[in-house]
Amino acid sequence: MDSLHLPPLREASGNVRLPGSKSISNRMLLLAALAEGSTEIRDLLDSDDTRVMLAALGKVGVGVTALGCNAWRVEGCDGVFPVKDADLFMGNAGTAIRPLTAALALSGGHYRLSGVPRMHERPIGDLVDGLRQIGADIRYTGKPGFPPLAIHPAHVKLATPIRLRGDVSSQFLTALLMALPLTGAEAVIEMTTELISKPYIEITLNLMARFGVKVQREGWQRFTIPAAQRYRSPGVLHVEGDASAASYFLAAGAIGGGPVRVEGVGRDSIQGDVRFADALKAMGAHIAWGGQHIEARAPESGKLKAFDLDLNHIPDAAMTLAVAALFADGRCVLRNIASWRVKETDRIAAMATELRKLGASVEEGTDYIAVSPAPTLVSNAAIDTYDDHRMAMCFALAALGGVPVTINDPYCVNKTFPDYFDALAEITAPVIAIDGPSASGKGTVAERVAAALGYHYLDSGSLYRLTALAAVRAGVALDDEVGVAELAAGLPASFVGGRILLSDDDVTDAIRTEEISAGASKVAALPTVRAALLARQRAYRRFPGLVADGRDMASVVFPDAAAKVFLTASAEARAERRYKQLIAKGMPANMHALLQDLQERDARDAQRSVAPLKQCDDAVLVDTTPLGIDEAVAAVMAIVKRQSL
Ligand SMILES: O=C(O)C1=C[C@@H](OP(=O)(O)O)[C@@H](O)[C@H](O)C1
Ligand SMILES: C=C(OP(=O)(O)O)C(=O)O
Repeated sequence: MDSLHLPPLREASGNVRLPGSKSISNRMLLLAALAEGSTEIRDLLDSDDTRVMLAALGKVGVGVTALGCNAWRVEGCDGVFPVKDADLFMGNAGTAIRPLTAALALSGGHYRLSGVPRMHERPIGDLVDGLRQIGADIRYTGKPGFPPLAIHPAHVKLATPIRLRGDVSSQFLTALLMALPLTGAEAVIEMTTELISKPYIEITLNLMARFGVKVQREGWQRFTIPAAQRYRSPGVLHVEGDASAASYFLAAGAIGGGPVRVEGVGRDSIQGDVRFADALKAMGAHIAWGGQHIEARAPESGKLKAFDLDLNHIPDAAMTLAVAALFADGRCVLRNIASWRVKETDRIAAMATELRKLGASVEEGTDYIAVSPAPTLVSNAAIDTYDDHRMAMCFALAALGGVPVTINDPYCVNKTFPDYFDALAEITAPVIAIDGPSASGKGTVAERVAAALGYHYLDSGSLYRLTALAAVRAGVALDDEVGVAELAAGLPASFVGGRILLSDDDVTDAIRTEEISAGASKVAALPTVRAALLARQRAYRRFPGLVADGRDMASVVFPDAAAKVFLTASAEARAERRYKQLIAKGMPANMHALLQDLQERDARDAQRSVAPLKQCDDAVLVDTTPLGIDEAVAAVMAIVKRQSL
């Protein structure tokens, strides 16, 4: 079994760009497939749940083309799927199997739908009952009430309202609403029970309207789709960031200090899960809203407040609150969440079992869970994830309690967020920033400290060297700021087993020549080049931690680094080290010229307008003039230990 060992995390801050919303992505794909005309969908979620939808649409004859950067073109089939016989695998995607079942049942073909074993335990009976009322021919090929299903051509009639239960999943109503316009007749749906997860119906109605189909509704009781409406492509659409995924990062900000900003959803979102931010606010967190972003910070006291909330409107994000409850000042109650029992796993049972491993007392009911946190979290808990992406994602937050946590089977996050742990690391993984002038020995020290801690290592200077080399090779002048920045933004660089590659070319030695060293110092003075390399440097922040060396690691790139070191030595000592290195390599060297060159470079680095080399107030000075390399490493390790890393 794969496991991810998370280190104790001390704080969370930074920005996260969210992947596209799962609920919006799969709805847009189906609506675009059923529409007349071609639709370009931008920022589609790339994950297991959308891949099964894309594959299924392809199999029933819909043209789907990847345009790159998560943009897709869907050639609408104007309500008639071209392929009339297909086997479709739906994984564990509720947003794929339920709406497709309804659309295929009205499509006059032979289709067989199946999924992973858990999908065959997730109910679909209420939807099948609703579709059978209008004559659809759907048969259970496994257990009655559950997938797998076989669909056959049928004569569909809409004489009377469809009576539908809404208390198990709102996806059944979503499925009927999206499919019924295919009949061309007026269709009425009457709910026979309370409807759960209502905001997901708002998403459905909103997106149907964008494709030109209006639904009239009387409260949450009765929905009427007027006759003769057809889906028409709106042209280009954009998927907003996933609000359920936002919950993990917002909670991280509320627990781990913050501020953490999620980009891609905000005040203007059509997803109900943005209301998770209100629940965090009720816990005392500071929340700031923008049109396209939300930001969360911990309360001044550092302690979150206990809550007792009905969370029926945000069933997915509510799981994050159950883990946030570990950090509250008392017993927290999550109510009206019975649907948790029929999702990727029995989430009430799974949540109770795993929260107890962290020391919480948990009371579990048919439709609620109450969490009483322990004063301190249990260290080294091994969390089982039950093939449920949200179990893996929300339990990773427990490490913010300053304890190591193991997440078993972490790749279940692929269902909706394949890069989740990288995104979380970018705002939480510990960073040791080592800055200093040229030839201070910071590279060697940083590499050895990284090896001793088992951390990743970023030699940020090499990115500037690579940029200079790429510019020289491409014939771009080193003072052509825009040209060099463009190269920096798309640098085809990779670091493989101690070697540095530019495309497929090993340039480990080529970037160390005096010409490229001087060139690197020149391009590093260009603000646009520095900006172009910023995100790339931050992406090196990974679990279990990062040692980064350079000139502005502590001041600009990782201002929230857990430990900051300014490593220096006198210019004479550094010139002498460089001299010995060159001689040892059998290269010509002149002590006087080397000293002069270093002094010039120091002056350029210290005087440049952007990110000049300077010791930050919160950095510890290590002067290596009298030290050998082992002593310098020991000095830095002592600083790191003081931060309990
Ligand atoms: O329609 C949707 O996009 C969804 C509806 C919700 O399910 P239920 O209606 O079953 O609660 C939610 O849990 C699911 O992740 C996505
Ligand atoms: C319940 C979920 O998924 P599905 O769309 O498969 O229902 C979920 O993502 O939490």
